[in-house]
Amino acid sequence: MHFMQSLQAAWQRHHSLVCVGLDPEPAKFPAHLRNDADAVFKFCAAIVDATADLVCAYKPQIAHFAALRAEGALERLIAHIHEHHPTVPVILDAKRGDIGSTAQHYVTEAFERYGADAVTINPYMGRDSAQPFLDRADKGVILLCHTSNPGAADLQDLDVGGRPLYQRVAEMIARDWNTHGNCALVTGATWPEQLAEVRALVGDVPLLVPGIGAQGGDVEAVVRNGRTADGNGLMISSSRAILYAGQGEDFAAAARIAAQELRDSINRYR
Ligand SMILES: O=C(O)c1cc(=O)[nH]c(=O)n1[C@@H]1O[C@H](COP(=O)(O)O)[C@@H](O)[C@H]1O
Repeated sequence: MHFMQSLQAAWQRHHSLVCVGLDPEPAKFPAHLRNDADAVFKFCAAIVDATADLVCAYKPQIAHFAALRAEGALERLIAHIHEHHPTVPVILDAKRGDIGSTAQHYVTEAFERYGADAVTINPYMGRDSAQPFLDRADKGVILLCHTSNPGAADLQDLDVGGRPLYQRVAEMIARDWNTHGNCALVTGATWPEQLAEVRALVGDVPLLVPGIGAQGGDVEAVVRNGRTADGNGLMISSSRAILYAGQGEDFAAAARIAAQELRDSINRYR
């Protein structure tokens, strides 16, 4: 199934706009996993198995695996999600972007090697750098627009011809790059006004919204400013606040409670 269809089906089936970010940090794992050679896979798979009916997507962050030489665990984790929870799409958070010939290798990495359904990319090198991803009509291409970090304003808010750059980016992607209907945009939860501006510019294009939980974004503001007319349109992503909600052997059950609380609080404002 194409990413956009699979995302829409997961929104409906699970009545959820929650995306769980899979960002393994072994120092935060429960004690019983710390000396386990396969801890990264076991930790993430347990979180997935405990939350799969509560989410619209999973988003493993590639650097968290690569830094640990755990790319193999990432491959197995994505295969595990596809096999056991086939209704939940997987977004590989890689924030790729390079000249077209190199970008083609990043496409192969994300979709062939890892089997992801969607990938995050950085559009600020321009259209040719995004084109190999855009050409994959079956896959989601999730482009940075207004990121969640404090420094987002340094460049993304710069005035370009009377409007901030991120608005031009949003408009250009929604109007010109999204010919296959496979684009989504990243807009951080920590910038709710900018989120509203982006929503006003892009129609029903889905928005990936990180910055809830550990980064302090406000759920109500995100939902009110970012939802589409049908109450969907958002992948509201949280990693640390869900993954590390518990420190004991029951960490997966604690993650489930945190994911359920986030889903319910989002649904109050839809
Ligand atoms: O593309 C992303 O996922 C992303 C974009 C952005 O603007 N801000 C942002 O925090 N992220 C990612 O989202 C996750 C946020 O993690 P938590 O703050 O623990 O929920 C990290 O993996 C970040 O790399």
